[in-house]
Amino acid sequence: MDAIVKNFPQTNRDSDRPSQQEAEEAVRVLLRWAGENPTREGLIETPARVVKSYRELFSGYDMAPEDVLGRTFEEVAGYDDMVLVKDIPFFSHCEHHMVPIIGKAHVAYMPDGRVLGLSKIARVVEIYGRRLQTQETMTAQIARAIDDTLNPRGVAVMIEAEHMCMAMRGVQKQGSTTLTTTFTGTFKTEPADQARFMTMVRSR
Ligand SMILES: Nc1nc2c(ncn2[C@@H]2O[C@H](COP(=O)(O)OP(=O)(O)OP(=O)(O)O)[C@@H](O)[C@H]2O)c(=O)[nH]1
Ligand SMILES: [Zn+2]
Repeated sequence: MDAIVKNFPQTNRDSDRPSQQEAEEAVRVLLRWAGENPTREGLIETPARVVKSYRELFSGYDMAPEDVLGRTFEEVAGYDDMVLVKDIPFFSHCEHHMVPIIGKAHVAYMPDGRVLGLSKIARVVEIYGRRLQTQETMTAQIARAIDDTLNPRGVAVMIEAEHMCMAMRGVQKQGSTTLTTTFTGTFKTEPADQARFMTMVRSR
């Protein structure tokens, strides 16, 4: 339970959730506010579609990392070197403007007797990506979730992403990339491990 609370600092899982109807009404208000007529034919079903779409885009609030990271496997042959899953694509939304963040995550860990199903690493990226985020928070949350559940010798997470709030609006700088990293354990204390992670992420 503690781990769940720690990993859900910004969520409001079940309490005070507005109904589907209330959410659809909010979309109608925004449509009217933007200058549209929500009763015209093309827009009649739009509020329901938007809410359905948001349900999917923000489905990360309904998932806990423990649900996917709970199952680990004993590494019987003694493999204890880096496991890196790189170029995991994700879409998130920034918490300031609610517009997309489009990027890739690179996630590595040093096993300490147990390994994770590889897909579970990508699922953790999904869980945190499908929420309102800052890139820094998302990077740290992925690292912490793996650290807390697997107890490996170290975790390294790098995210590279483009923020649509910087491209489509505001400062309007298309194509700039933001890089964030979180290192724990051996990736933090051993410069050689950190350097190897960087080299492996960069190698094509
Ligand atoms: N640190 C961080 N900042 C982000 C992230 N996503 C968006 N931002 C920034 O959040 C900031 C919000 O700044 P504000 O001045 O409050 O909002 P704003 O007037 O819309 O700012 P502009 O985008 O500069 O027009 C902007 O500088 C965004 O670029 C993120 O993941 N991490
Ligand atoms: Zn933003």
